[in-house]
Amino acid sequence: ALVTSKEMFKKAYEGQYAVGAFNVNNMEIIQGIVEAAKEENAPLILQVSAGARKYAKPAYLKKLVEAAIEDTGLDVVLHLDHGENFEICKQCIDDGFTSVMIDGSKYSFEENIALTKKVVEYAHERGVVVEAELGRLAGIEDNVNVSEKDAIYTDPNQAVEFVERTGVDSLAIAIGTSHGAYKFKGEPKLDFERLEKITKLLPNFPLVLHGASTVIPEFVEACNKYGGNIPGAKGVPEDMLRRASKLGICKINIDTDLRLAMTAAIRKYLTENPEVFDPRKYLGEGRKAIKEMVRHKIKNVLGCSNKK
Ligand SMILES: O=C(COP(=O)(O)O)N(O)CCCOP(=O)(O)O
Ligand SMILES: [Zn+2]
Repeated sequence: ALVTSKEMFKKAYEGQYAVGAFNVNNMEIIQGIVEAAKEENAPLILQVSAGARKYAKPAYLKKLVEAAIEDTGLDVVLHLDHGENFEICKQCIDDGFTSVMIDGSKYSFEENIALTKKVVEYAHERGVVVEAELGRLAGIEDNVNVSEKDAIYTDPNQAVEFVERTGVDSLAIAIGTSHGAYKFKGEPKLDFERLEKITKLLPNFPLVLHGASTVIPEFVEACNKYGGNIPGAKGVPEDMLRRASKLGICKINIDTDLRLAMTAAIRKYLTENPEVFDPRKYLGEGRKAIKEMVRHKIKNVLGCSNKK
């Protein structure tokens, strides 16, 4: 069934594991993800960005997710990722999403609170949960001075005030991650001290990590081996993610690792089978790669196998 993340996060917090939030853009990606979650008996968040809604059209994604639930019997959260404004959050809530993110992180603290509050009111009236974001996603180089880091990363005291004044259900924080395949120039580093401070000030409150793909080297190499050009890609080491899930992070966003796995599989297949032009062949390979990647994440990073 379609469920909210309320129960999932409560159990994840107590069990010190995280729930995977995987971005979906087409049928094969959805199928690969839900097959893996089914086999691992894992809780699952499928998230749809504005880009995904443009690419696939909202109605297709909604019906594909409904089909996946019917086919697998899984409990799934259908979540809007990075909702830009009240309008798109309202649309998704009216369309049956069980969770929405309102990303006001680019506005001032007060504007972010006002916007988030407005979405929370509309969502809570309809039994939908809300994720907000405080702080700016960015990998900060070591030599950056502390004050600059404080200007970008989530301020623990502001986080408390933000949660109290908005009533939001979970909070995406900035502790050094960033979206995409090029997260760090130097050594990968997360501000665990800051995370611990936030958790201490907000006990039992679900925190969310965006930009949490590992950018697994063998998939980058495979992409590059078969015609890709993704130099110097670097992500969050998996042990850091495991550590974060024990420090209050209940939701870990993964998109780039899915893209790399799918792209590597399709590039390899097309290179090795030049005579093939049946999309079911190479899209099928991509689907298999997605499934394997999600199983790996559930078992070895998120720790949410058999936690359904
Ligand atoms: O946090 C993440 C993914 O992080 P990752 O890049 O480390 O996987 N996300 O919210 C995914 C953002 C995807 O947006 P779009 O569909 O516009 O490209
Ligand atoms: Zn994100």
